[in-house]
Amino acid sequence: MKGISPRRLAVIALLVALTAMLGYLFNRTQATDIEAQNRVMLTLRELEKLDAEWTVNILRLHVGLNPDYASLSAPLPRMRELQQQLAEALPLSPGPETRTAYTDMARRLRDKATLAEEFKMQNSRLRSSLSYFPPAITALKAEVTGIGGATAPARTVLALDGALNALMTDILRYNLAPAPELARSIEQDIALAVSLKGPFPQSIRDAIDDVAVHARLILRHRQHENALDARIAALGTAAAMDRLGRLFDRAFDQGIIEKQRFRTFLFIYSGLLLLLLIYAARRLRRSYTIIGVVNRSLQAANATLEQRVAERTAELEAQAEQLKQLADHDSLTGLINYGQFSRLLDLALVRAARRGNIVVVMFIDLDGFKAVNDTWGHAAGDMVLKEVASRVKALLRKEDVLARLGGDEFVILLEEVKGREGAGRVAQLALDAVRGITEVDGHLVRISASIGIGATCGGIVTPEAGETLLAEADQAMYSAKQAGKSRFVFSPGAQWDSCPAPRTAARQPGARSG
Ligand SMILES: Nc1nc2c(ncn2[C@@H]2O[C@H](COP(=O)(O)OP(=O)(O)OP(=O)(O)O)[C@@H](O)[C@H]2O)c(=O)[nH]1
Repeated sequence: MKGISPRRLAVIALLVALTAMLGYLFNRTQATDIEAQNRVMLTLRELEKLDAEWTVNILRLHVGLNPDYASLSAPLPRMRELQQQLAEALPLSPGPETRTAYTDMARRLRDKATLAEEFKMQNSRLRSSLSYFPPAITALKAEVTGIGGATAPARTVLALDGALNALMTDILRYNLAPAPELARSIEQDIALAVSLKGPFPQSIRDAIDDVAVHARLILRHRQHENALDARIAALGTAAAMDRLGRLFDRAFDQGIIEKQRFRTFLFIYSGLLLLLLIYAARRLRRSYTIIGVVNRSLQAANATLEQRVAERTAELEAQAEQLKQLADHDSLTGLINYGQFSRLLDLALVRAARRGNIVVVMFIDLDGFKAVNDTWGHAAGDMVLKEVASRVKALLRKEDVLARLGGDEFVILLEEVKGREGAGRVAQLALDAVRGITEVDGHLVRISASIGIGATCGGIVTPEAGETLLAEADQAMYSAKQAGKSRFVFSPGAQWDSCPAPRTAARQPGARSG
């Protein structure tokens, strides 16, 4: 089957097999139909009873009682009906034995019916002769000893009378208990009677012949009937029924024993299934536990990962900030560097162009700094640079910008300064701050600064406007140097009033002091 793994297929097959097994065992333990079994036994009992009555009727006829031949075949329809019911119940007893016993019983009953018919014919002939015989002998005797015997010698009359008496006695005895010696005696009695009939009239002679015929019929029919009776008895129908009953009984008992056995199997199998279920449940529970542990580990790992990502992100952000700091700032003084200053200057110029305010740039170059380096070493020079940065920064407003361009060069950016005087005041304060540095690291130093001041009021901003303004301030600083240092000089191109016409091009630096 496509899409189903072999493992799942095996599990499905196992479940089907287990269910089928359960169904099979359950089916084998289903309760026996006790009523059906009882019906079989009752049918058999009734059949046995009818058979016994049948036999009794035959025996009654045999001993000369109740010459009712109809009663002989009366139970046969019911017996056939009962046999049919037994045949239908045969599946209740599995195996061939019961069926064979049933067939044997049915055959014996059929044979018995045939023999019973023969018996009936035989018995009716015998009865006819037996009912004829006693009155015929009595009548013959009366005739012989009466008028009929008047012409015969008295000795012959007496002999014939005795022979007839003997014949009568022997016949009756033979009828009760046929024996070969009695048969011989009867033949002798007949022969004697026939031999003595000569002197008697024809009627007596005929009567003697009739009596002889009937005596012989009784002899033959009694013998025949007894043989039939013996054959009927030898059929043993009752024993056959009894055997069939025992086989049914045994089959029913075996069925109960088998069901008990399968109940035990079912019990054991249910126990095994329960164990299997417990095993599966434990495995499921273990799987859930493992899944829970893995889940928790994953959550922990995830949390750790998230924490590490957050830490790493923070590190990267710090590094980026550091890089930005390094890129934008001077590592010695912490002031912004030239690049960042240029960007801020450009922005300030854009703002100034829009608002019409003044942007001032003061280029600061220290005086006598080389001497500090040369006298007290580079470290002392560094300390001076840091001190300058710190002191100048301290005197500026928060929105003012101080940058270190490199070496001993600094630059101040001011926006919205109150004219030339305002710018001059700031420059003077810066000069004083630098001059105020007289000692670093225990060494006496003497430094000052030269400041060049450029200013513009915005207008049209060109890409070079910032550089131009810085160059003007630089040029002014140069002028301050030339003028004797430790002072500030205004750039000649500095604009202090409200903006005139927009500036369209950078001016060449001039060398005028202000
Ligand atoms: N300690 C230190 N010295 C520096 C640094 N950068 C540049 N310098 C030195 O600063 C000095 C600057 O030279 P100058 O400007 O000619 O020195 P000065 O004595 O101020 O001369 P004037 O400007 O003419 O007054 C040089 O000797 C450089 O080697 C720095 O970061 N630290």
